Amino acid sequence: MATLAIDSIDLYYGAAQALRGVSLTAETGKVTSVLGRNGVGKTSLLRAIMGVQPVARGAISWDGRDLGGLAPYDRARRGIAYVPQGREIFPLLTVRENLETGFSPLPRGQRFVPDEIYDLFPVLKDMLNRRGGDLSGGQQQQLAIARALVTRPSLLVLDEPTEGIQPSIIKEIGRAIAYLRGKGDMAIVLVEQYFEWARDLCDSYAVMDRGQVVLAGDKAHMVEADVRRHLSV
Ligand SMILES: Nc1ncnc2c1ncn2[C@@H]1O[C@H](COP(=O)(O)OP(=O)(O)OP(=O)(O)O)[C@@H](O)[C@H]1O
Repeated sequence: MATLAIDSIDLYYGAAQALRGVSLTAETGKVTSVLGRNGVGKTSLLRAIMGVQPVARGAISWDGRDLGGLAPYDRARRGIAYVPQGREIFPLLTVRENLETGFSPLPRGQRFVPDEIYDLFPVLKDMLNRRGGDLSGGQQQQLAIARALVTRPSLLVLDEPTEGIQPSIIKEIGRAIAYLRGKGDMAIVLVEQYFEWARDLCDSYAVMDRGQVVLAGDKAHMVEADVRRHLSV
């Protein structure tokens, strides 16, 4: 079992501090939900995990190895995959080509799309030759998750996968996350604003407010009113 250990990180954009002493852990076989309003630093936390934004202080390790100084590409090779906010599908590439962009961190023998991915998101199999830009928002979200899964991650981080998605597809995505959790070989960090959905899927949670983690713990000890206080505007 591997652990993502984030220890007291600070992150700045120029002079503006977006993260203040943020600590978080996530473990294999578990979903860790990170909740919070717009602009409290959730995406910045994920950028720090992926190495797309440097941290000024603190440390991040995955599976006992410090990620400090590693480029995003090297983190992907260590099994960390990212489903960005807004999905970032390549609109002019086909669904198949979008999936194949996930091959780059893989050794040659693993450069194929596992059937399991089409079992999770059958719509993608029917649309392999369609352009990414022609898919609905929900289909693009499924494609973004599938593309991340193509890299065979051991740590999957998702940034607001329900944002702007219709309820039936939110359910499908929830089922996929629950399935991946149940397989027991992946740690999942789920950034969300949709409280009930993130609560139902998670084992542990953290709530962020103004760049800090203000509440965290196991789901069993989650007090809804306390969490909601930090989610309402
Ligand atoms: N590239 C950037 N340059 C300057 N400031 C930024 C940049 N990206 C984010 N910020 C600021 O950092 C703070 C945290 O933003 P962040 O995107 O991490 O929050 P968030 O909780 O993910 O919000 P959202 O749900 O809207 O994505 C905000 O005040 C935001 O304005």
